[in-house]
Parts: sequence; structure tokens; C-alpha cells
Amino acid sequence: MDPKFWIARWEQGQTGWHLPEVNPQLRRWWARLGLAAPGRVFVPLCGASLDLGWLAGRGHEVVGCELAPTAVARCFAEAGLEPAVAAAGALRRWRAGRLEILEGDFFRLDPETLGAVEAVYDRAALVAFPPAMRAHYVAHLRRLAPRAPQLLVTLDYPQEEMEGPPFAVPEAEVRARYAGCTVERLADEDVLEAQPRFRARGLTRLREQAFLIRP
Ligand SMILES: C[S@@+](CC[C@H](N)C(=O)[O-])C[C@H]1O[C@@H](n2cnc3c(N)ncnc32)[C@H](O)[C@@H]1O
Repeated sequence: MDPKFWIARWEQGQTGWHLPEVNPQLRRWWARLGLAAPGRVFVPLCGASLDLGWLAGRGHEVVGCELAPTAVARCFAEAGLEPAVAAAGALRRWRAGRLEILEGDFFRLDPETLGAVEAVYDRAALVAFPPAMRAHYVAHLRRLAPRAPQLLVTLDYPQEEMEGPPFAVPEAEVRARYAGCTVERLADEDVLEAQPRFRARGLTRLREQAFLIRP
């Protein structure tokens, strides 16, 4: 997707993916990664997710990457934090306490700027991209965090019933894109009833899945 698409969504407040609570799959499965605090967690395409604060609250150092400055600013404001902002390679680093967000394009983030990370949490990042870009996304993520276990939360539905984003990412695709890793499906839930905005867009089936991926 064109970066302008996402910036406009944030500026116009069209952020239907943003949850008013911590993601239940994160709460439920995080312990399965077995990562002790302050193990550093990377959250690609983090938006203004409350999940960042939840991870930081568990003692982790958290580093997100997000294109939209509106989202980054909102994240710190909602956490009651006043970040220091500095250039970081092709991006800008906002930091306060245990929370850091690299503002800019994920594809321009390099491993040196990101630094070492011990786990990855992807909710609504892989599914934000159309198929061709998903290949680049996973390849780049695997370069940035080659040894980090990952909690991945995806959506699957009949792609012909709705245009993304979010895009449908079937389990077989997750397994193919993370070939060479151990992929364990943790959850596979029917969420159509709980998502009237997607029913209204014509979906007849919608499943949320969670995976634990170990390189
Ligand atoms: C569907 S939202 C998910 C946000 C968050 N993970 C959540 O669960 O609320 C996708 C986010 O990725 C951001 N984004 C899209 N393309 C990006 C890119 N190339 N680099 C960094 N962020 C990007 C968008 O601005 C948006 O906030």
C-alpha cells in the first residue's frame, strides 16, 4: 500500500483496526514466548496500539515501527509520556522510558538502527499488505530479527468477498512464508459476529488466527 494511504487514514481518523483494549491474543499467548524482562520486543507497523504499553508494563523494552507521525504522537500522549525525538538513519526515533518508536517506513529500517531484538509481535502488520508486498515484508522482517521468536496474529476470509486491507492470509501462506521456522498454530477463532464492520462489507467467514513462530 502507498504510504499516503495510511497517513490519510490516520489524519482522517479512519482507523477501524485500532482496538480500545489490549489485544486478547497477546494477553493470552505472550507467556508462550518465554521471554524474560527486559527482553527487547519489536512491534512492526505498531500504529498507536495499547499493546505497546502492555508489553512495556511487563518490563520489556519495546520498539515499534510506524509510518504515521499522528499515530506515534498519540501513542506517547495516551501513555502520558513525553518522548525525546532524534534522527535515526532514514527514520526518526521517539523514546521515553521503555518505549521507543521508529517513525518512518518499515522497509527503510536497517538492522543497525533497529538494534538487537529478542522477540517480534505482529498484529495486523502482515495482513496490512497485499500479496506481493507480504513477500518483501517477511523477508525484511527476517533480516531485521533473524533469531527472534514471533507471536503473529492474522485474519483469514474469502479474499474474493472483500478488498483489503486487511488482506486474508491463510495458514498455508503463513507456513510457506516462514519456511525453515517452526510454526505452531495457537488459536483459530470465528470472529465474524464480533466484527459487524466486516459483515457489512460482505464477508461470510472471518477467522482470527494466532501463531508462535520460532526460527
Ligand atoms: C492495520 S494497522 C495495525 C496497527 C497495529 N499493529 C494495531 O494492531 O493496532 C497498520 C499500521 O501500519 C502502518 N504502516 C503501513 N505501512 C507501513 C510501513 N511501510 N512502515 C511503517 N508503518 C506502516 C499504518 O500507518 C498503520 O498504523
